[in-house]
Amino acid sequence: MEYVILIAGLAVLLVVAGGALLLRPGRRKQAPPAEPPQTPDIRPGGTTTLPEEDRAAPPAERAPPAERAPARAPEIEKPPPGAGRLVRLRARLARSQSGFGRTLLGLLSRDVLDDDAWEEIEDTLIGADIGVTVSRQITDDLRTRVQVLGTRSPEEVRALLKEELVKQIGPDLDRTLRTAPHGDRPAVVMVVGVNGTGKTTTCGKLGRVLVGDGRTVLLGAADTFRAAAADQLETWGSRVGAPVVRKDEGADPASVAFDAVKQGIDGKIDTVIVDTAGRLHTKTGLMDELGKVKRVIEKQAPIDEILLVLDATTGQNGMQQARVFAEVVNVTGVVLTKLDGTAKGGIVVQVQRELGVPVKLVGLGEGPDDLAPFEPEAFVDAILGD
Ligand SMILES: Nc1nc2c(ncn2[C@@H]2O[C@H](COP(=O)(O)OP(=O)(O)OP(=O)(O)O)[C@@H](O)[C@H]2O)c(=O)[nH]1
Repeated sequence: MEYVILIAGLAVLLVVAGGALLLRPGRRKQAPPAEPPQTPDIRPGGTTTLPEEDRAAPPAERAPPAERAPARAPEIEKPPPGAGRLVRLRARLARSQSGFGRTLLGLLSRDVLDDDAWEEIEDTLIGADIGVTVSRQITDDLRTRVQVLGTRSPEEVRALLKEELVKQIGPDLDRTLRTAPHGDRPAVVMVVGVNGTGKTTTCGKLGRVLVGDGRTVLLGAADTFRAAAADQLETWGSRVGAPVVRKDEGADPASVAFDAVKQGIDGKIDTVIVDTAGRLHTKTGLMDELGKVKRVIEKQAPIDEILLVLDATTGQNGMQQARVFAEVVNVTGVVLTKLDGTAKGGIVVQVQRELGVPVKLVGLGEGPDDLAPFEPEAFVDAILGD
């Protein structure tokens, strides 16, 4: 009997153990780490690159296409308006020009202003490219006024110097940029100057100034010597939604100018800006080409502005080139570029005197909005510091 009970007990134990083994949950297969979602690599410029495996797999096995990102329309920028730009860019000017301003203020504040001091003042003005005659005139004027004044406080010295410099720059010169349309007809601005002075850049930046002021603009790439100049203009234009008229490299610049103005008229554009080539070795060649461009434009519309672009860093060399351009076309305004890269801001005075044309715009850097309408007071304030 005891055997029977023992065997029965063992049997029960085996059944329980076997059941437990059978009922034990199996080890779950570990799930693979979730694959990062594969989205198409959308490159700037709109081309879409599929992930490697999608490209290798036959079409039937491909994953259903992920929802395509909508093609990105080029973003049209809204540049700041022209007014007040020089004040905003004052730090740029102060950085490049304040050395000359500080030196003058320091010299004028000396307790004793002897002949040597006055000579130093004159030399500092000449060193800033103001020109010898004007530098002498400023020095003489200052000398007389300081004598009349007797003692001088720093404020008085600053006010005297500011007055003299502003007077020489010509606060009353008409610096208005004639870019407003005439009824249905656009204003036409022709931009001339030696290559490398910043001519194409100026066309692009000026387009931005005008768009910032609420105008519609069309750019004409009549510098057909260099295809890159037209590409450059296209880039500028596309950023602000301004159309560009261009032709193949080597095409007749006059025909580009003609088409640009025609499209400007047909499209009721406010301002057409025509870039021209400056890489001409002889005065006759320059005269022939610019003369032709001018004539074909004027068959359709009068030219409102002929802007001469000058690089402020080139000093006397630049002045010589400027004279040639001024003889060839009737320049109505000067754009002085790269003033951020020279301490010789006095060139403003010299250019105006020599050419008899006001500086209307100044370039103060390579940034898209670093072109500003020129304002004598703001300019002198930047030179003299606060
Ligand atoms: N620092 C500085 N650089 C400027 C300024 N204006 C233009 N530049 C630079 O000057 C260089 C020449 O400018 P471009 O506009 O190509 O000169 P360009 O006279 O049109 O020459 P082409 O296109 O060959 O006719 C570029 O690198 C510009 O960024 C400025 O005000 N300050």
